[in-house]
Amino acid sequence: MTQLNQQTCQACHAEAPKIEQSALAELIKQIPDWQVQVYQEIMQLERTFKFKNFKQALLFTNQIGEMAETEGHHPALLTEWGQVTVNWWSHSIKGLHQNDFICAAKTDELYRHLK
Ligand SMILES: C[C@H](O)[C@H](O)[C@H]1CNC2=NC(N)=NC(=O)C2=N1
Repeated sequence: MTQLNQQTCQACHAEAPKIEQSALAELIKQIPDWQVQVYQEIMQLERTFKFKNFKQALLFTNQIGEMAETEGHHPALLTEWGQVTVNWWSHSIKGLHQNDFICAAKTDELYRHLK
């Protein structure tokens, strides 16, 4: 399988398939620092990234924003002093799509480079 961070997001529509439970277990192995959370019955990928101050957290937030615009797939971002919490899910299918795993892997990649 091609590594997630080498893939690009595909246009997602309401009829696009959600990730199967079996596939989820395999995909999560590639992004072990992410947790699957359910908010209002919608499965999401969530990770909190740590920084030494607000400025670094904001820089990272903006880098994720650039990547999201390139991919055409957008996260929820909570920027605080010393940390950024990122949530990925697909609004159109109200759940997890391959795109979310790709973007989570790309978020990890951005963090590795910033550190
Ligand atoms: C038209 C546009 O591509 C769509 O509205 C995209 C934008 N970004 C998106 N981001 C996320 N996370 N889920 C979506 O369903 C979604 N849809």
